Amino acid sequence: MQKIYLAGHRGMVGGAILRKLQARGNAQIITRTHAELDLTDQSAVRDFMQAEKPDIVILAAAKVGGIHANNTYPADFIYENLMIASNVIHQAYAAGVTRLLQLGSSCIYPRDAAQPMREDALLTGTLEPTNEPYAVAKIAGIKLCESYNRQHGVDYRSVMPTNLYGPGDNFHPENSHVLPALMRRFHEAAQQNRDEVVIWGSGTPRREFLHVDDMATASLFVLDLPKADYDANTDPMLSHINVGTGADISILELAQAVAKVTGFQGRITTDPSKPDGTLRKLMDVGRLAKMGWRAQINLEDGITETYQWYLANLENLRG
Ligand SMILES: NC(=O)C1=CN([C@@H]2O[C@H](COP(=O)(O)OP(=O)(O)OC[C@H]3O[C@@H](n4cnc5c(N)ncnc54)[C@H](OP(=O)(O)O)[C@@H]3O)[C@@H](O)[C@H]2O)C=CC1
Ligand SMILES: C[C@H]1O[C@H](OP(=O)(O)OP(=O)(O)OC[C@H]2O[C@@H](n3cnc4c(=O)[nH]c(N)nc43)[C@H](O)[C@@H]2O)[C@@H](O)[C@@H](O)C1=O
Repeated sequence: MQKIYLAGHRGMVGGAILRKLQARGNAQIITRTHAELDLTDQSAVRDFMQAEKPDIVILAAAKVGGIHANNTYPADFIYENLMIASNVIHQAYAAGVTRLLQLGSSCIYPRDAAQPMREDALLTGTLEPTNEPYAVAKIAGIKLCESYNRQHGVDYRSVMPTNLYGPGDNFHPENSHVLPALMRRFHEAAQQNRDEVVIWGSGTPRREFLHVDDMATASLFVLDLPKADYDANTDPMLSHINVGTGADISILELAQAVAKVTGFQGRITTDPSKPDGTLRKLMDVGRLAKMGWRAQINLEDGITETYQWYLANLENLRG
């Protein structure tokens, strides 16, 4: 039985991957909480990898947050994510791990990249300033994997998710991503019979939203691909794969969809003093589609299901 170390198993994506791995039941899954193993601690990660010697590593742990958190804590976002990627990828290699999958983000692409963004848009232009530190760390993660593949002949793969949402998300009012933030705000406004909800920025930026269960399925699909198939569809110096739905909506349209699901019937207004961030971030998902994977969960169903989860977990939400 293969031994898989899943880093970040208590996060939104790691939790979804864990559920899928457990349902498959064909691997021994190793996990550690943040308190048990701080992945920014080089010697702790080395000792852990040497003691466990997993066959496969899935790196879904990271310092994660929305536009406000990225803009407010840039040092945390670049430092912690660089350290996590360097420690996990290097110590996995040192412990003899031959296959690894790590998660990046669509923010690796230049702010003005042609839409939809293809994998080869990487490093062709200036990054979006609100998340540049995080993006630099995520780009470093891709380049670490490619460099270890080229120099050491290992098989380390990278998937680049678009904006994700779903059960287990962080619903913090300021530090979360837009979808959980609005779900909480509209829910509370509906409960309190308020007549107005304010959304940040102009409402015109467009985003692509992928349900976390689709992301977990895509992650395992890419991890399981035979090496020849992965190599045939990628390039040694451009090895990452976009994961998304291929469709986007404006933030105002998202707000209207969330308002409907939560039962909020008042006005939606915008707060232009808050940043819009990238104006559009739509993934070209052709590379993964060619390999045989497509998203299954449509946004309306995904928001409805996530809201049911939110209501059922109100007492124990993160954030
Ligand atoms: N959510 C999204 O919209 C997107 C996410 N991604 C990427 O997907 C991956 C997973 O994100 P997501 O599940 O949303 O994030 P979460 O914040 O839900 O989960 C991240 C997990 O990593 C753990 N973690 C953070 N720092 C450390 C550390 N130093 N040592 C050990 N564990 C740590 C966290 O533990 P704790 O909470 O205890 O700190 C948490 O369990 C990340 O790589 C992220 O960049 C990419 C694009 C979009
Ligand atoms: C996944 C991705 O996530 C981040 O980038 P982002 O896509 O800009 O993230 P976001 O979800 O926070 O915002 C999307 C849009 O929505 C608007 N918006 C409206 N009202 C709220 C609101 O209440 N909260 C938030 N957070 N945004 C709001 C907001 O102004 C922006 O225009 C980075 O961490 C980046 O590094 C990354 O990887």
